[in-house]
Amino acid sequence: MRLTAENIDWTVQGHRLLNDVSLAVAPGETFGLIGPNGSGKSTLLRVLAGLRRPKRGRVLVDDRPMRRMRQREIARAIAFVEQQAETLDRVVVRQVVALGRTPFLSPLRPWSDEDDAIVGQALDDVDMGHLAGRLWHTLSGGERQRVHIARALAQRPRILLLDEPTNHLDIRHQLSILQLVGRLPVTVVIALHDLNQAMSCDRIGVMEAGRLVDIGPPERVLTVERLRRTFGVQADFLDDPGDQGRILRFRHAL
Ligand SMILES: Nc1ncnc2c1ncn2[C@@H]1O[C@H](COP(=O)(O)OP(=O)(O)OP(=O)(O)O)[C@@H](O)[C@H]1O
Repeated sequence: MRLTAENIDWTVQGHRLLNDVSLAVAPGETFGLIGPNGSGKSTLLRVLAGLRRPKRGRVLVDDRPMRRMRQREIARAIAFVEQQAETLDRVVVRQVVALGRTPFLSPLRPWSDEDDAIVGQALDDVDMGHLAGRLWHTLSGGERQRVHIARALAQRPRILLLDEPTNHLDIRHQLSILQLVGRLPVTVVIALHDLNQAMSCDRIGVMEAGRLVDIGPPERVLTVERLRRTFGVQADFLDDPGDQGRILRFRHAL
């Protein structure tokens, strides 16, 4: 599915958090959102997820304006993993992941073996199958994050929105989640602070004070000058002799 934002403005208490933001993410594309703290990445993701209605501008899912879609319809198409997602205390992991199936259930379409299989697969995808029976509140931060990702995967979305999905994860789970997301045949918008990880996105967008100031392939957008100007750091690119890839080496804050 294509996800399009057209001239989005979002203002709260006189602060303009999003300022004329436009982007179009192609079906199957992995689009990285980068930018310093407070630049508007989470706010934009919330608008794209349909949780915030923009004051000006519109979001389109394929060619349909989101404001004409019902919540359930949006939830069948789009899954969102928020940064500080909370959930009820007295539930076990499997129940949290099963919530991902809610948009597909109805009196005419009750819970089925297929839902069980989808939930089991989502748990395995994030390496949480062995903790399926554990109470939510006993989990570590990284385990909770993996459960939220599993809940989103169980939704079998066509569009997946991820707000810093790897920030609590150990390095093995960071890499496996990013590889998994990269392999999924869905449209992905992912906010990332790790700029080396952002380099493996198809395209990236740079947020700065509520504006999307550049969009393009990582190798064109992520320049030494951009890192100075937007992130306030001095950095260099090194060449990896193993695969000719480029690695960012951060020297110091400016
Ligand atoms: N309800 C609100 N009222 C006032 N300001 C807000 C509100 N919500 C967010 N902000 C401000 O909007 C700005 C953008 O926040 P947002 O969470 O979108 O940034 P971000 O790029 O995701 O940041 P981070 O990298 O720290 O997660 C921040 O300066 C934040 O303090």
